[in-house]
Order: sequence, then C-alpha cells, then structure tokens
Amino acid sequence: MRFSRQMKTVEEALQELLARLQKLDEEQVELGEAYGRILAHDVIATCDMPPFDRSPLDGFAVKAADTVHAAVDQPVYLRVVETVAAGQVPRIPVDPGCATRIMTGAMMPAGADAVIMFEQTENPGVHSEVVGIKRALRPGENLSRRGEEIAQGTVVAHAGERVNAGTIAVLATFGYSQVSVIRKPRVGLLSTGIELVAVDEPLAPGKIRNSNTAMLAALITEAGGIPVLFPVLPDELAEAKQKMTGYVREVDLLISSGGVSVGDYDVIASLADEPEVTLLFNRIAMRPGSPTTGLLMSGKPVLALSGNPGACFVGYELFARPALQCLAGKKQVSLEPIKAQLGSPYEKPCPHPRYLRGRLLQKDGVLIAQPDFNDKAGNLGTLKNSECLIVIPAGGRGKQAGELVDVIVHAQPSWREEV
Ligand SMILES: Nc1nc2c(c(=O)[nH]1)N[C@H]1C(S)=C(S)[C@@H](COP(=O)(O)OP(=O)(O)OC[C@H]3O[C@@H](n4cnc5c(N)ncnc54)[C@H](O)[C@@H]3O)O[C@H]1N2
Ligand code: MOO
Ligand SMILES: [Mg+2]
Repeated sequence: MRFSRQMKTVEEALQELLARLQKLDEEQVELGEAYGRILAHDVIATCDMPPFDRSPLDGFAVKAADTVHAAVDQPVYLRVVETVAAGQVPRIPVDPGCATRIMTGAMMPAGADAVIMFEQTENPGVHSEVVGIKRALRPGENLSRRGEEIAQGTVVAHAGERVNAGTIAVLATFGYSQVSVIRKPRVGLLSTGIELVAVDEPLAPGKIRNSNTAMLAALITEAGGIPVLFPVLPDELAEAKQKMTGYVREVDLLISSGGVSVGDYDVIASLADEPEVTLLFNRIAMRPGSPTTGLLMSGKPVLALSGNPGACFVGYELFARPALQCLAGKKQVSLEPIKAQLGSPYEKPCPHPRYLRGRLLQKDGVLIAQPDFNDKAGNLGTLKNSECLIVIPAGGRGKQAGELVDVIVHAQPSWREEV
C-alpha cells in the first residue's frame, strides 16, 4: 500500500487517461436507431434542396412581366391553363397572358417566374378559367429556387456530431436510411467492498446497498454507452486482480468504485502496486475524490473512482464523461468550463480546487451557479439536483456571492427561478 502518492492536477490526470483511449470503430445503423449516436463521417447532401424550383404558396404561377400594370382596382386578367398539386409535374408551359394554378410545394411550370397567393387575386376559385392579378410581382418573387437552401455535395453534418432530431431530418431528406455511427462504448462497472449488498437485498448491521453501480450505469446510458455490470469484488487482492484482468478484456473502459484510499481493505490501491498493473495516477489535486485512480491492466484503461457516492459522481463527471467523448472520436477533449456568478458565498479555505455540485439559475438574464451545501463526499440525497460542477480554485478563502466562477455543465438546466 502506498501511503505517499504523487499528486497530479485534474487536467494532468485526465490527459494521462485520455492518452490511453482510442477512437472506437464505426457501425451501420438504421435511421430509426441513429438518434443520440455519434456520426462516424461527414454527411453530404445527395441532391439539391429544394430539388426543383417550387412554389412556397397556394396561388398562381405567372410571368412577372405580365403583372407590371396590375393593381387592386385594375387587375390584370390571365387565362388559367393548368392546376399543379405538390408531387405533380406541370405539363403546360406558362406563356404570356397565362397562369398556372399551383399549390405549396408544387413544381414551377416552365415559363413562370413568380407566384401570387390566392388572397391577392380576383376570382381564385377552383373552376375559374380567368384569374385577376391584383398587384405587380417582381421576377423571382415567391419562388423557391432549386438548391437555394442546400446545394448538392454540401457537408450538412460533421463526423463527431451527436445525432439529434434536426440531424435526423437532414439524413432523411438526403436518403440516408442507414447511418454510419461510432460503436457504442462498452463500459464495465464494478464496486468493491464487503459492506455492499444488492439493491434487492435487506440491510444488515454494517451493510449498505450498492448505489454507485446503479448510478454509474445510468450515467453511462445517458452518455450513450453500454453499461456492463460485473459483480461486487471482495476486498481480496488476488481475486480482484484475477477477476478484473478478465473483465477488462470484455470492455472498452472499466470503471470501479471504492477501495482507492489507504485503508486496510482498499483493494484497488493494493492492485496499483502489482507488477502487471501500470499506475497512471492515484492522487489528484481536487476535492472530493482526491484518491481517484487510473490504471492500465492488460493495456486497457481502468478508472477507479472513490467509493463515497458524491466523490464517485464528481469523478465520473471529471474523468469518465470526457473519456467517453474521447472513445467517440472527439479531438481535444477538455472540461470546457463556462463562467457564471456564484449564487452563495463559499468561504472554506481550499488547499486544492473544489468541485461543488450545483444548480444553474437565471436572475435578470445572468447565469447563476448555486452550490449544493449538502454535498459531503459521502452524501447522495441531492446528487439528483446536480446540473453543474462549480470550480472553487485552490488557495485564498473561497469565493463570495456574485464572483465569477468556472462551471462545468453536465445536465440540461431546469431554469428554476432563484429563491
Ligand atoms: N487515512 C485516510 N483516509 C481516507 C482518505 C485519506 O486521504 N486518508 N481519503 C478519504 C477520501 S477523500 C475518500 S474519497 C475516501 C475514498 O474511499 P475509497 O474509494 O477507498 O472507498 P471505500 O473505502 O471502499 O468506501 C468509502 C465509502 O463509500 C461507501 N461505498 C463504497 N462503495 C459504494 C457503493 N458501490 N455504493 C455506495 N456506497 C459505497 C463505503 O461504504 C464507504 O462509506 O477515503 C477517505 N479516507
Ligand atoms: O475527497 Mo473524498 O472524495 O472527501 O470523499
Ligand atoms: Mg477506503
């Protein structure tokens, strides 16, 4: 057991971990399965959009030149030669003195260069053979040109983007019934410690239920990964080593919780001393989660988070979330903090940066980060409220309310009013 450990900053430890991760390969999925996945390639427009000149209105397609003298009290009368619905191909060109009845989204007939809406015409009824145009139109007015939004060959979504509903619309428009996406990362999860009982087991003296594995599984699922749940490891080194050596082969990243400190039964800490295991880091300048550990076993990265649920959560956000982004092929992964005003003073002296769980609020249009004051590393009741980690830098005497702080956002804010 190493009681004295070399301290690294969060950024140093994160880069150590990320350097051991490789972008996963791609797979093809049906469009209906692509939501939330990461695009493996740029998506190219396979045709112009719109694919043909079309009418954006229900009205009449005309030659603008015919309407030059048109006015409300002096309509220009044109002969209606055809009706075109969306989806139909016009057959008759619009010659001088003629108009085509046209619906929204329908293809423009040859010869027409403008569209007037029904409401600006006289006698627009379905059976009218002659229509009165009540205002002058400019050439090109009310006309959607082929390719005016997107030209064929344009990159419409980039490799590495997460597919959202808008991406799905683009993929569907351009005929991508199959999409190349990055394979979902398989993330192994295990907890350590004989105090842990399963969620469906009754408590006994000295025991607690294993909440970390369930919480981490939810976080992995939320991030688009596949959680692979392994049994709780006892605090016995030889067995832990043998089991974990097997587990790492089945996954892209193995995440454990517990056993990383200097206690007699902290099995992950002992594992780090084994000759077959490479230690990446085991002491980080941060609170909570300072004993968060990174290992390599059989060349695979293992992220060993603290057993304390609050520290486990923070460790996940600082290390595992970026690790999953790295596996998905994101270049230059970092924690990407934004600035917000601190909602309440935090006056504890901080020898190391502190990552406080918090909520995001707005007051008069200003972003406020409100720390959770119930966030002891061993607590878990308010984890559900966390939307961000508020960074209180090392040194000094904390931060006053209203001071600007770095904030690492990890959840969609629910924008409660400040209370
Ligand atoms: N002498 C020192 N003691 C401790 C130090 C230190 O520097 N010197 N660091 C403290 C800090 S900081 C942390 S964080 C913890 C880290 O603990 P471990 O990662 O070794 O975790 P355990 O000892 O296994 O458990 C700690 C705590 O968490 C509970 N736990 C564990 N696993 C789960 C789980 N899956 N679900 C829910 N709760 C879990 C466990 O029962 C303990 O209460 O060490 C400090 N000690
Ligand atoms: O920093 Mo530890 O993570 O206090 O509990
Ligand atoms: Mg311990």
